Amino acid sequence: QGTRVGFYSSSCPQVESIVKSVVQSHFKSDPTVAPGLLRMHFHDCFVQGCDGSILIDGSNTEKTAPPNQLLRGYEVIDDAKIQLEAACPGVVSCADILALAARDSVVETGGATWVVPTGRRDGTVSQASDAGNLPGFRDTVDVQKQKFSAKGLNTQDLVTLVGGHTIGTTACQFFSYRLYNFTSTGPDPSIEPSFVSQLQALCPQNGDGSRRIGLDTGSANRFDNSFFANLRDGKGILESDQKLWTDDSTKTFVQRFLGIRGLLGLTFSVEFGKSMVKMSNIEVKTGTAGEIRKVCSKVN
Ligand code: HEM
Ligand SMILES: [Ca+2]
Ligand SMILES: [Ca+2]
Repeated sequence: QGTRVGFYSSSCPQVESIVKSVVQSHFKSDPTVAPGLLRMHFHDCFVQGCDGSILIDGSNTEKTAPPNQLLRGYEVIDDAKIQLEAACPGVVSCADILALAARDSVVETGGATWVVPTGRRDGTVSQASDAGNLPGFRDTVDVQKQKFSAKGLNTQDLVTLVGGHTIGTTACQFFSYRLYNFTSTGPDPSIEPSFVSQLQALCPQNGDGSRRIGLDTGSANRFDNSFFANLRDGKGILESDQKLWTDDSTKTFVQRFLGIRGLLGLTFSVEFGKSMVKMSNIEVKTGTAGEIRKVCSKVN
């Protein structure tokens, strides 16, 4: 794979503490950076591998593509990079900063920690047209599985990583179609009926599509198991999330996270770290490939 734990132990021993303190200070003034950074790392890894390609500014770069337009937390990465350039100039890649910041964001919101192997190098290519292989919120489970397996991630990784939706929010525009005229007789039948009216109040028909609501109702700020209980209860917000409960191949993992009797239990917080390490190693550039950017928003 090429990355390893402790890659910077002699070249920049302070790297982890610097990234952590930068994430913490931004999180204090703006807690939305935590889900923002977790999602950003996912969107980085799925396009050109975990190489910081998502961070590049410019017309027609990845960040301009529709699935990436609402990403947030870029300022945290820039800030960490400035501090790291002062401490260990030219050493730490932006791709590694993002991988570490994603882990630190989970910890800030109450998740369990994991060890992040480092040594990623930064890519030099960032094109909006490459963002097409990111999963979409209307994707079937089969398509979700295909997109993950194309990146070496299995069905358990899919369910586990989508569990990242235990924190953060979504704009009404990505799910309000489920609440009105989804079928000829009304809302998406997979939504718990009493929950439909709650959601309709939050996202009125023809209302402001940019309004945001939690992806994990009742627990959008906590990295916990609640997201899976919401799927069981017909309270998934995104169509793609709720489908994980409709399809047998993914439902069994949701049930295992919930500790359903008769099934071998899985601990979400532990599995999340394991699947993140796999995701964080997608198509990494190491050794002499790519570069170490001086500024994360542009190639050298
Ligand atoms: C089938 C796969 C997935 C789909 C279709 C999907 C789709 C979405 C959508 C539509 C949003 C709302 C964006 C917005 O309104 O700003 C969102 C948010 C989010 N996603 Fe995913 N996602 C998927 C997988 C993942 C994975 C694997 C992770 C991380 C490991 C993740 C982490 C997040 C987070 C943390 C947010 C909240 C962002 C914020 O509050 O700014 N998602 N996702
Ligand atoms: Ca990338
Ligand atoms: Ca939660």
